[in-house]
Amino acid sequence: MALDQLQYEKVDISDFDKRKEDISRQLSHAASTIGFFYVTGHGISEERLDRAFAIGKKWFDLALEQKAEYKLDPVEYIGWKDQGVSRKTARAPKEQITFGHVAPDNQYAIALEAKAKKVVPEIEEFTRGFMDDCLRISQTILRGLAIALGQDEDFFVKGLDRNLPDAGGQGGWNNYLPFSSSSPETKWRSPTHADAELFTLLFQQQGRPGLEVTPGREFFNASNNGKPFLKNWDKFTQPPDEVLTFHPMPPIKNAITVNIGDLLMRWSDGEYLSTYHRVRAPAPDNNIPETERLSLVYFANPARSTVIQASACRRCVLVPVFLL
Ligand SMILES: O=C(O)CCC(=O)C(=O)O
Ligand SMILES: [Fe+2]
Repeated sequence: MALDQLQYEKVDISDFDKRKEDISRQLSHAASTIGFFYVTGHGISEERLDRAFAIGKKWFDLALEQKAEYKLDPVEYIGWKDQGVSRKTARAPKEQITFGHVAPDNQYAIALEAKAKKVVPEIEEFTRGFMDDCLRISQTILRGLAIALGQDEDFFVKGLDRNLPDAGGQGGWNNYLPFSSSSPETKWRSPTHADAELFTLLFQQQGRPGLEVTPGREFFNASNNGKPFLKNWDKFTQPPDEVLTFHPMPPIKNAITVNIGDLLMRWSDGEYLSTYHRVRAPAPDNNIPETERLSLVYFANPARSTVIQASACRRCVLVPVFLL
C-alpha cells in the first residue's frame, strides 16, 4: 500500500494582526484546495498539550459503568459516545467524550462539567483553559478565512463567543482502543466521513499515525441532494472509497491539523472544502502501532442562534450550471 503524502500547507498564524494579509492568503489557499492543513504558531505549549492528553487518558481509564453515566446528548453533541462500532461495519472500537464551553448560561455544558469533575477534577482545566485556547485559535483562523473572501474580518467570528447562552464549540478526545494488526476484516478505526461543523482542530499524538485524507470535494456533493443540510449529515451522497484517492496525514510536532467542515463549506458558498477523511486501523501491511490511539479534537461551532448566510464568492457562478 503505497500512499503518497500530499504537500499539506503549514500556516504559521502567529502575530496575526501584523501579518494578516499573508496568513489569510495561505489559509484560504489551503482551505480551498485540499481542505486539510497544519497550523503552527498557535501559542499552545507542548506541556499544555501533554497535560490535555493526560486528562483525556484519565477519563477513558474510568470504568465503563462510570462513563455510561455521561451518555452523549446528540443535540448538544457533548457527553460520551460508547465503545461501539455503530456507524459503519468494519470499524475497530472507538469511544469519544466531548464537553461544551462552560459559559454563564450554557446549562448543558455546566451540568456535564459539574458531574465529570467529581471523578476527574482536571476536566475543569480542559474546559476552561484548553478549550478557550482552541476558541482563540479558531477565531484567528476564521478572521483569515473571512478576509480572503473579501468580507469583514468578523464575518464568520460573530457567533463564536463562549459567553452566549447558546454557545457552540465542543472539545474532547477520541480513544481508538488497542487493536491487533492480525484482524484482517477490520480496516478502519474511523470510516470515511466529513465533519459537520465549521472546522475541526485536531491534535494528533506523535507516533500514532492512521489519518488519511482525500483532497478537495466538489461543490455539488455538499448539497445533500437538496435535502436539509444538517440533518442526516452522514448520509450525503458519498463516493465509494474505491474511487477516492487517500493520502496519509501524519502527526507533526507542535502543529495542529485543521480540517474544514460542512458548515463552513456551506457558509462560504463552497469555497472552503469539507474533505472526506478516515482513520486506518493497524494491519500487517502498515506501520500503525497496535497500541491505543488518542486524538484530541475541538469542533469550532457558532452559537445556535447565529444566522448562516452565505455571500457571493468565486465558486457561486458554478451553481446554476448544476441546477440546469
Ligand atoms: O482521530 C483522528 O485522527 C480523526 C478524528 C476525526 O476525524 C473526527 O473526530 O472527526
Ligand atoms: Fe472527522
